[in-house]
Amino acid sequence: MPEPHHISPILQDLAEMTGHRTHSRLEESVIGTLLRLPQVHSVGMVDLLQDNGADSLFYKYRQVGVSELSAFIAPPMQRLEDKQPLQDVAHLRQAISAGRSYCLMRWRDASGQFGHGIWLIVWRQQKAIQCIELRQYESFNAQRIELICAVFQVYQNYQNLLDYSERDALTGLLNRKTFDDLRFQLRDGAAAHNAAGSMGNRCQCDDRQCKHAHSDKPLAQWLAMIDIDSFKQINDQFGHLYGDEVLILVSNILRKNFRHTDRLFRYGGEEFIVLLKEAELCGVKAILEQLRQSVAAFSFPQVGKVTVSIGFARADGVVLANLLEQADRALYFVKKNGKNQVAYYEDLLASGKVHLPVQNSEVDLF
Ligand SMILES: Nc1nc2c(ncn2[C@@H]2O[C@H](COP(=O)(O)OP(=O)(O)OP(=O)(O)O)[C@@H](O)[C@H]2O)c(=O)[nH]1
Repeated sequence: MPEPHHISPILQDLAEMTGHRTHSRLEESVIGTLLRLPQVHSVGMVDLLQDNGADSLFYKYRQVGVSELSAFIAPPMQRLEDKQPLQDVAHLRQAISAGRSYCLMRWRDASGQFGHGIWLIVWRQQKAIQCIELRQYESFNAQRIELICAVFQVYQNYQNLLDYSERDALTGLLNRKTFDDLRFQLRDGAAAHNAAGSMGNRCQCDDRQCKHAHSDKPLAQWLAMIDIDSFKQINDQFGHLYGDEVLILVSNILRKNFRHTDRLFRYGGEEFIVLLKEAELCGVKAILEQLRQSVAAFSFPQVGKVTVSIGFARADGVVLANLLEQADRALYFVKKNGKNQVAYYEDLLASGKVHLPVQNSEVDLF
């Protein structure tokens, strides 16, 4: 085997890229790899967003931390937090409509000089979800495009592999294992953060989603458990294939009703968990009530009408195990009291309909 210094830098970068086990690290790695190609001026990550079931797409530049390199230079006049309609970027919109994997573009720097760029489109389950934007001053030739696309292909292939292990095969939602991993990360992250904080250091944990280590903003404020009502009856009456279809269609309704910042898990057979970032209680109630109504209004092929029961709880100052238990208690209450409703744990507690569970400790893990 050759010594590392005999391997071309790009091969070394590719080897490093496929060694990562989280999406955020993989993103940093592909951006670093592209940035190190000769002549590259900047590389950025652009999220493609579709909020609350709206048909139109938006795009938004995102900061990606690449340690020693300045990972991203936003275009002039473009603030990172700005969300722009994709309608404004004809080239990219057309490429996405045509299902292409990249398109070329032009850009202009602050001094007015023109440059060339390429958008590499990331697809997940037939949906364009992100673009990697690469800029340089020189025009692209076929060889250059081939090289960039090859790096991008390795990234996409590896991302698909990561996705495969994180997602539920039937619904495409995040799976139970990913939820459990998150629980461990949060627990370990909190512990590492507490230790680092007490020493005045930054947390050293490996995942950028750990809020304790990398951000002051909480990961989620609410946890909702959603359970399809009388699902066994659906299976028994129509068969498992129709049951599976109900699971897929309910998952699609879930995706439409929540924002890209909320995280959706298939937690068990017909049970789903949503981590929501909504700030206000009334907002969460409205979103969950809207979800309940969307499912109830939908006509499921052959099966007809299906309903869901929802219980939710607030994350503040509650350990995840207790939070799950609180949401589950609220859900259980709905199941025992007519189903097809939304219940908030604190409301049930205040009205004496449920009682306090044993508290483990007062650590906010979200
Ligand atoms: N089709 C299908 N069924 C599943 C899957 N996973 C679990 N199930 C079924 O889901 C059913 C869940 O039934 P129960 O736990 O009794 O719940 P339920 O009938 O929804 O009753 P309530 O929750 O009280 O409304 C069981 O019959 C499981 O076999 C799956 O992936 N596909």
